[in-house]
This record gives sequence, structure tokens and C-alpha cells, in this order.
Amino acid sequence: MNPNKTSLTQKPPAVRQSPRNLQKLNINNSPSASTSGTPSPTSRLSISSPSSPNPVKKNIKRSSCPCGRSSNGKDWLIACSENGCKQHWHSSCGNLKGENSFTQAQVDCLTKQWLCPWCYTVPFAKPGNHPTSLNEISLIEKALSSAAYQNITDSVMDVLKNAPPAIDLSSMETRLDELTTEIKNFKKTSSGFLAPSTFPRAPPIHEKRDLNCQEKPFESYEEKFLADDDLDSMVDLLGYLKSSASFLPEKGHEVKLYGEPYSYTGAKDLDPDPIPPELTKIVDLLSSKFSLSEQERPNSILINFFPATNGLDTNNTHLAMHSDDESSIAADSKIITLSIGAKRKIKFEAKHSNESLEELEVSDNSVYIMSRKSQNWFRHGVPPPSPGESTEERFSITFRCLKKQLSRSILLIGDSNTKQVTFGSGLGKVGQSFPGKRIKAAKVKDIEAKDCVGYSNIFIMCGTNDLRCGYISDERDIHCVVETLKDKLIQVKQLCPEAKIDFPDEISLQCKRSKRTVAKVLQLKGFETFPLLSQHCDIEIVHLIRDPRASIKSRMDTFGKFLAEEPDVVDFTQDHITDSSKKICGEILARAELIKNCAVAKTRLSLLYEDVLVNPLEKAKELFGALQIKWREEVEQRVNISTSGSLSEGGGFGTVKNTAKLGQRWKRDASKEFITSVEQGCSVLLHTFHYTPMYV
Ligand SMILES: O=C(O)CCC(=O)C(=O)O
Ligand SMILES: [Fe+2]
Repeated sequence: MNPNKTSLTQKPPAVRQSPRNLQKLNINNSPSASTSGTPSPTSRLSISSPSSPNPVKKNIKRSSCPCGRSSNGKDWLIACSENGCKQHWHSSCGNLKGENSFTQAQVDCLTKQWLCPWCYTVPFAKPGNHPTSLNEISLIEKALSSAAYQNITDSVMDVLKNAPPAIDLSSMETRLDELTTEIKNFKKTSSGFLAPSTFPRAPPIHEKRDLNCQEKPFESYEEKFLADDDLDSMVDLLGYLKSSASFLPEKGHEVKLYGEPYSYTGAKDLDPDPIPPELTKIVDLLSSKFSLSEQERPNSILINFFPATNGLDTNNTHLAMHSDDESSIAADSKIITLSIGAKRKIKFEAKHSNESLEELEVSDNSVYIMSRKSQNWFRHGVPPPSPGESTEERFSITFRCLKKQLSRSILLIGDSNTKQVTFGSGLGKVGQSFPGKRIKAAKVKDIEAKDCVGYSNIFIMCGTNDLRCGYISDERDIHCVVETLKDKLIQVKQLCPEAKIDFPDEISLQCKRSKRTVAKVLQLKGFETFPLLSQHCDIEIVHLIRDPRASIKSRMDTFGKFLAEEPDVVDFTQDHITDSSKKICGEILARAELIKNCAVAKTRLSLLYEDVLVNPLEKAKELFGALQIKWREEVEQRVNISTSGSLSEGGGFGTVKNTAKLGQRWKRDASKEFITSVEQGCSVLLHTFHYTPMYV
């Protein structure tokens, strides 16, 4: 929880410093001129009332509001930024209701390009320009109805009221720089981050890097394992291998491999022989005795031969400390070792602390079992006998379950967006060539490093839900999410150093070619602080707006059954759809307004999702143009390929879609009752962005 939450709703102090081009009423010095020049039509603040009268300006003093009244110092007096105007207005007369909740920095930012009711012109396009605009009614008229505007204004004020107090931007900037470097470094090396600096909020929740596990260094040990007959045939096989010089030397011992090729550090290229009948019999015995499934059945057998020593050269009979942590060994399998010959000690140690653990003394005809997972926490080895100590020869026959394609194994840890990815065999499933599984983690805190053990590729796809939460109110909360994710990634990296780890770019992505950092933000609460941020960062905003009937349907389908688990999700039961839709649309409109008014952002662009789906190439070019990114042939090909497939290609996560059909799918899937409820709740948004209602 955000420890500062309560302070966010506190009333601002009674005495405030006057911001640039703002003055308290009754103070008579003239305002400083706006520095922003004439804004483009799309950058105009549209929360002023367009139906205000247009009184003659001449007789009104510039330092006082056209209403001619005093607000006794309770209201801000705001100067219009239009060069030829510069008229001052009480914020409430200028339809900036609730302005007392503004922090000074917010007022400063918002008023840079504020246009008063006299100068403001409507930024919306004429009806008929949008492909979904089928009727000829004057949408402008509808959009300009004062009720609609009041609704928007209220939404904006709602958001602003919950805005955080003014932040020490210089320290925030430092922290942001650090964070950018941290993310860059982490992406590059997938290792250490900088220590958190003095960031002006309660420190992020640093979860304990808990690398403890439920695994034991070895699971079981059993003596007198083979019956006499099986033992005799094993001894015969080992004698034959020795006499036929079949073992290949390694440091401190010799080896012979059967079955699936097993490669490990320090191994010469071992050319395996097929598993002989004597060993197949033992594999059968192990499988039934330890109830191994077909997926865990050993298919690779490595025999180690430890020569005898009379105590003179004890270093010729040992196996160095190591872990059998190769990704080719099935994640959930067991490593089983049968010992034949002299009694020897097996040493274990904890990898992350280097602590030595209890030794296991293995005798002739005994079996000990280690889990594959335990290999990421523990090392094991066969130490040489003490100098002067003599020992007879020993063989260890080690059984493993290997699969070549496991070197591409995948663990997908993700939120509900990933639930469509299914592993296994068959059409539409991932698994034939990329075996693996999905583990649910709705939020970053749910990521468990121990789940990653044994997988070659780890995809972590969650974070969106964290950013949507009610307690996210500004950048510092986002930092907390980033810090938690960072901690989790470090844990995973520590535990699975060999695994390739990838995580979503919901939070940030570096584009080297265009030298930009891209942040994809989904319904981010606290977006209103972006104007503040953008004073210190070079910000370009692309706002993608989607038909609320489609997006609410999609949210309902995704979260419908997660309501209890994710309390921040709005209520989508039929009786509440209208209210929930109203709330969602209010937030979207408020965000649209804030983006439009973010005077300092270099570029602001609004795109309708449906337009992008219908004309992907044209819209992509428009986007590249607006952001001044060079259009390239490869991009054109990419857009064409990914937007002209069949609708279902690749399933929900496919990267090829027939986008033209996609945008209209909600009409097929949603009921009339549902659409009607959403249209009732979203009438303002539908009209504002020229979506044609079906039933309301
Ligand atoms: O000989 C033993 O008991 C251990 C063998 C082993 O660790 C290995 O083959 O990887
Ligand atoms: Fe081993």
C-alpha cells in the first residue's frame, strides 16, 4: 500500500506561492506574459465552457476577472495564453472548477497554454471523417452540449484532486536517470542494479531475496538395492567395460555414456552407445519402484569409474564439486545414482552460501536420489580420500531424463493475458519444439524464482496489473513496482544463471535506432503527473483510444472471473455495467484531456484503435511522421505481414492478425443488453470520439 496515500487527498496549504502567470486575486501587479506562444488547435485546453458568452473585452481590467467579483483570495487568477488576449479569469469562472486542489506546479503546467472561454475553439474533427461515423447528425453539437463538458470537467477534476503534492523534481529527475541506467544495465547484463537512491517516498518494498527452497541436497538413500541376479549382471557389465578399455578419462575418474547424449561442463565429446539390456532392466526397476512417469523415465546413463588407490595418489579418484543443472535434464525429473564397489563419501554444499552440508556415505549396491531442481541450490561431488587413505574401486551409474528440445524449454510466468498460451502437443499449443509450462502470476510480487528452475527460457509477462492498481498515484509508485520486479529478476538470475530471462516492456523499452525510450502505459492511474514529468524529460505522447464497447467487453472477458482476486477491477455484473462503464470512460476522457493539455510534450497524437486496424499502413506512416521517425521498407513489410493473416492465426498471442476484421468482433460477441448498458455509461466518450451508438 502507498504509505503516503492519505497526504494525497489533503487540502493544499492555505498560503501558496504564486506560480508563473498566475496571481492571487487582489494582488495588482500585472501577470508575466505566457512563454508558450500560440498553441496548435490540438493542444488547446478544452475544459473551458464553449457556451460562455463572448463579452466585449475593452472595458474590463486585464488583472481582474470578467465577472468583476472578488473571490477573497480563494481562487487562482489565471491568464489566458492567447497573445492578443491575456485576460485574467478566476479559475472557477474559466470553468476550472475545483482548482484549489491543484498543486502549484500543476497550475503552472496547465496554464502554460490555457485558453480562456473567449479564445478557446473546439479541437474535434468534423463528423463524417471517421469510418464508423455513419449518421449525419452534428456530432460537434452533441459533443459541445454543456452537460457533456461538465462531465469531462468533473472527470478531469476527479483525477486532479487525487494528484500527489508537488514533488521535488530535481531528486525525481536524478532517480529517473538512475532508473533508466538500471533498466539499461539490467537488460544488458541481467545482473546487478544500482543501490536505490534517496527517493522522496517510503522506500520501495524490497522483498527478501529468498533463495531458500523446499528441495533437499538429496531426497533418499537406500542400501541393498539390486537383487543378487541384477547385481551380478551389473558387475559383469562393469568388468567388461573396464577390460575392454571402454571408459574415457576425465579429471579424477573415467566415464562411459549410454542412451541420449549428455553434455556437461568438462565432458569430452561423449559418443553414447545404445542402452544395453542389463541397464534397461534397471531403468524399468527404477521407474516402477520410484513411480516415474513416462516424462521422467531415465533415458541417459553415465557410468563413472573411480579407480582404487593405495593412498599414494588419492587425487586420481574423485569428482569435483558440481551441479547437474544442465537445461537438457527435464525440470521435474530425478537424478538417480547406483553405487557399486567401495564405500565413498558424497559431499554436498549450498551454492549460494558455499556452506558445507552433511556428507552421505554410499556403500556397495546402494541408490541415492537427487531432484533436478535441487541442483540450482546445491553442489555435490566425490572428494578424494584423505592422503594415505587407501580405497577400492567404485562405479557410480547415474540415470537421467534428457531431451534435446529441453534446451529450448520455456517457463512463462504471466498475468491473465497469458492464459491463452497452452503448452503440450496438438494444434494451437506451444510444446512440441518448445516444451514448457505457464505459471500464473497476476502481479509482480507473485513471481516465484523457484518455479524457474530447470527452464532454459523464462518469460515474465506481468506488471500491467501492478500499474493499474489504485495505489499507483505517481512515478514513485511505479518505481516501487520496478524495484519489486528488479528484485524478482535478480532472484531468478541468481537461482538460474544459465537461463535466458526476458520480461515485458510494459514498463520501458529502449529503441536504439530512434534513440528513444518507449513506455507503454495501460490505463495508468496517476497519468496526470506526466505534465510534471515532461518538464524535465523529452516526452512524446501517443494516445490510442479504443471503442469502449470493445475494450470493456475485453476487460470483462479477461477479468470477469478474477473479480474476487483483483479488487481493483471494476464490477462487470450486468447491473453495474453502466456505472462501471461511466467510471472507465470518465477516466479515459480525463486522460485524453490531460494529454491534450500537456503543453510541454513535444508531440501529442491521438489515434483511434479502429482506424489503425482498418488502415494499419496509413496510420503507422502517420505515427512515424508525427514522431519524426524515418519510414523504412522493412517497417512497411512488417506492418503488411502482421495485419493480413487469417483472424485466428497464432491464437490470441499470434503476431499475425487480420486486423480489418478484428475491430468489429465485439459486435458479434457482445449481447444487446451489454452493448446498451455500455452505451448508456459511455455516451460522452462515444460522441466525443465519433463512435456511433447502436442502441442508445
Ligand atoms: O559418483 C557419484 O556418486 C556422483 C556422480 C555424479 O555426480 C555425476 O555423475 O554427475
Ligand atoms: Fe553429478
